[in-house]
Amino acid sequence: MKFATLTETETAGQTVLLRVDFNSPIDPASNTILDDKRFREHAPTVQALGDAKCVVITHQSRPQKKDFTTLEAHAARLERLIGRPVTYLDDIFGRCAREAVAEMDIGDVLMLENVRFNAEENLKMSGADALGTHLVRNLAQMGDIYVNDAFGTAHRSQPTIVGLPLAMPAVAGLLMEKEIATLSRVLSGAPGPVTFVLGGTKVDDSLDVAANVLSGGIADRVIAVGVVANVFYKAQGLNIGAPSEDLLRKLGYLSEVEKAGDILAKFGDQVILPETVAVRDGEFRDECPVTAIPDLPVLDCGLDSIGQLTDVIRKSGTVVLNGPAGVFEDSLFATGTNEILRAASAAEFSVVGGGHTAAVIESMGIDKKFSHISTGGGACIQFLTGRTLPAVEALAASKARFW
Ligand SMILES: Nc1ncnc2c1ncn2[C@@H]1O[C@H](COP(=O)(O)OP(=O)(O)O)[C@@H](O)[C@H]1O
Ligand SMILES: O=C(OP(=O)(O)O)[C@H](O)COP(=O)(O)O
Repeated sequence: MKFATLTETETAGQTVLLRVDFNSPIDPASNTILDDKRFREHAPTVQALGDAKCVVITHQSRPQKKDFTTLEAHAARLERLIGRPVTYLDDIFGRCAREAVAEMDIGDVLMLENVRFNAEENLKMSGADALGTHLVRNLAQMGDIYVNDAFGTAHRSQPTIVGLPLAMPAVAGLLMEKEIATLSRVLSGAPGPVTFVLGGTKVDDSLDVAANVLSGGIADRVIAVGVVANVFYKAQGLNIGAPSEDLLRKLGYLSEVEKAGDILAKFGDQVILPETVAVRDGEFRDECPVTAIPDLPVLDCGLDSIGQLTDVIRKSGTVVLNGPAGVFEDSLFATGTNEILRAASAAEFSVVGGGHTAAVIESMGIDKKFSHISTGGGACIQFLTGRTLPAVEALAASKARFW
């Protein structure tokens, strides 16, 4: 590996800044964490720092989203999982945070406030620019060594990911190291045909990945479902109905329609879209062809299409899947997500990413059937396009600079 790892690094007695990705599905009404997979996956890294002072940095969601919230519940969940006290602090690098870190003892675990409460963390920038941010300059003063374990955020060029490793000696945590080692094996010999299934709501990431894996010959075909499919329908000139159109506008994805059109123009016969969808009509699920979507929200693939898509998936040697096929939280619209996941789990090689997706798999009890369930969604699929992730690049630069 081109970067240094925690496994080979002595941290005893040091103050360690540990960046994790505890971004998890949350019930915004009660602030309850609905799935703690990422906590369970990061716990060994926190435990490995038992002889250090461990300052945990994480984000939860993004500004404007309903689940963009404070981290009290996250600290409590980590405390329960590791069986050691975890102190939550409603500050990131202000005086309160700096004093609390200065007073830590060996073995203490302190969780700082949601790092995306600081506006700088929400900006995309190079490592060099990130070095100059208040966030990086102040955080770097608070620790001796930086451990990046946040594989789920490894595809973001944001200050704590790309700037901190240039400001202080940085190593990859145990989860980061495991994810990269496992996913590297996928790239070096996946059985064909290779099908990517892209769903959920992160349309921009998914279109990038679709364009990349098709142009690079990594995927033989891409199935688009969820909100991603709606953008392709619009690119085909179809009417997706006012509610789904409004959702695209609200998420800022209307501008992605042109990109979807380009993908269809170049790789149209390799992009597979559901031909029917399910919409909500009051309390009911209605089915309709994509050529006649009424002004009702599109919330799942249609039942006929689910059969067609799962046939394609069953004939694939490798399935890489990210994002649910519909609003699975409502059982009326969970069929597409559940059936597609069931079909994917039967593939010879199956890799899945995405917090929501992983949570559905666990709730279905089919997690053991997948070859690998990554803690990253966008990070996992971007890694599988063969591009170097910004976090990995920054860790490599840190090794060259400090070790
Ligand atoms: N057609 C749709 N309309 C609205 N929301 C959808 C649709 N399909 C899927 N979703 C929503 O996508 C969300 C998950 O998306 P995302 O965060 O991208 O997935 P992951 O965490 O697995 O990467 C779920 O909350 C689900 O309700
Ligand atoms: O959950 C995450 O991404 P994912 O849903 O693609 O796995 C990461 O925490 C990154 O979050 P972001 O997509 O808001 O930058």
